[in-house]
Amino acid sequence: MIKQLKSRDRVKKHLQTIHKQDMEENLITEVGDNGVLHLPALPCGTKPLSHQVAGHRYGVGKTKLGFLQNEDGTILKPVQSPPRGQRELDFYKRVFNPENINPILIKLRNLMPKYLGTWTSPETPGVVYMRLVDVAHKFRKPCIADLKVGPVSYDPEATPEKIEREKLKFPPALECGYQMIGSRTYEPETGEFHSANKVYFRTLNKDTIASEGLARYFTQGGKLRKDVIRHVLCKLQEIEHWFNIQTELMFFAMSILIVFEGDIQLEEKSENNQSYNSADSNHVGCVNGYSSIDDEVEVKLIDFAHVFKTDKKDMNFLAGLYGIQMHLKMLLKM
Ligand SMILES: Nc1ncnc2c1ncn2[C@@H]1O[C@H](COP(=O)(O)OP(=O)(O)OP(=O)(O)O)[C@@H](O)[C@H]1O
Ligand SMILES: O=P(O)(O)O[C@@H]1[C@H](O)[C@H](O)[C@@H](OP(=O)(O)O)[C@H](OP(=O)(O)O)[C@H]1O
Repeated sequence: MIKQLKSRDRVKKHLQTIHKQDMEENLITEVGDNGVLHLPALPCGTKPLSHQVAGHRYGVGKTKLGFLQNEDGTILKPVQSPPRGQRELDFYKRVFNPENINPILIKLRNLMPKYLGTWTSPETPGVVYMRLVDVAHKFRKPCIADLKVGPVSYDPEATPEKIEREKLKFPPALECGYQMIGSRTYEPETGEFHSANKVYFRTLNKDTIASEGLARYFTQGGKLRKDVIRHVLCKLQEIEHWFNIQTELMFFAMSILIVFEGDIQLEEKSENNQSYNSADSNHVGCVNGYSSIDDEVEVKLIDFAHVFKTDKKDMNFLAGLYGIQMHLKMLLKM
C-alpha cells in the first residue's frame, strides 16, 4: 500500500512539474473520487514529453493521451480522433513515402519533423502513435515557441460552432495573422525555464503579441536574442519560398515550432563571430537563404490535422507568415 502511494506521489509530482500551468487552470483531473489515478499506462521506456509547450498533454483532457518521449530522440504523438487524427497520419505517410516523387512534397520533408512510422505499445494496444523526430532533442536547454499560423484557424469543413469557437480564441489574429499558443525560455541566472501558455498569450493584442509575447520568448537574462531572431527569419524564408511555389495544399491551424539553444555559455562563444545583441545588427544576413550558424536554431512546421487540397497558393498561411516576419523585424529594431 505504502509502495503504491509512493509511486502515485512520484507520478503526481512529475505531472505537477510539467503541467504546472494546466494545474493552475484546473485542467488536470488525474485523481478520481476514490483517490485512484486514472491515467493511461505509460508504455515501457517512455515518459510524458517534458518540453511540450502546447497541444494535447499526457494526463490532461478527456482521453488523457498526449505526447510521449523516447530516450532515442524520438517522440510519440497519439493519432487523434477522426477525422483530424487520420488526416494528419495520412499526410505524414504521404510526404515521407519513399516512393513519392512529387518534388513539392519532397521539398516539404525538410520543413517538417521526420516521420518514422506508426507505433503501438502492448500496454495500450488501442492507441496508435506517430513516431516523429524530436525537434528539440539536440538542444541542452531548448527554448521553444509554438506559433499557430494564419488569420483563419478553422478549415472548410468546420461546423458553425467550431468556426465560432476558433474566431473567439484570439480575434487579433485577423490582423496580425498568427497566435502564440505556448513558449518556454531558459533563464541561465536561475537555471529555470520561464513559460507562457495560450491563456497568457490570449490576453495580448495585435501589437503586444510582438512587444510582449514574442519579446518574452526571445528574451534571456533581460536581453533580446537578436542573433536568434535573425536565424529564425532566415529559416522562415525557406518556408516562405515553399509556400510561394506550391499550389497543391492548404493548411489550417498549423504551427511553426521554433527551438533555440538556451545554454548561453555556448552562445557566448559565437559572440566573437557575430554580434550577440548589438543595436546595429538589424540586418538579417542569410547566406543563400540559410543562416550562418544554422545548428543553433530549428524552425519546423507541425500539426497537420487540417490539411486540404487546393489549386491555389495558401494565402491564409502566407498572411500569417508575413505577420510573423514583420513582427520579428520590428523586434530587431527595438
Ligand atoms: N516533432 C516535435 N518535436 C518537438 N516537440 C514537438 C514536436 N511536435 C510537437 N511538439 C510539441 O508538442 C506541442 C503540440 O504539438 P501539436 O500541435 O502537434 O499537438 P496537438 O495535440 O495536435 O495540438 P492541438 O490539437 O491542441 O492543436 C508543440 O507545441 C511542441 O511543444
Ligand atoms: O487551444 P485550445 O483552446 O485548447 O483549443 C484546441 C486547439 O485549438 C486545437 O488545435 C483544436 O484542435 P484542432 O486544431 O484539431 O481543431 C481543438 O479543437 P476542438 O475545439 O475542435 O476540440 C481546440 O479545442
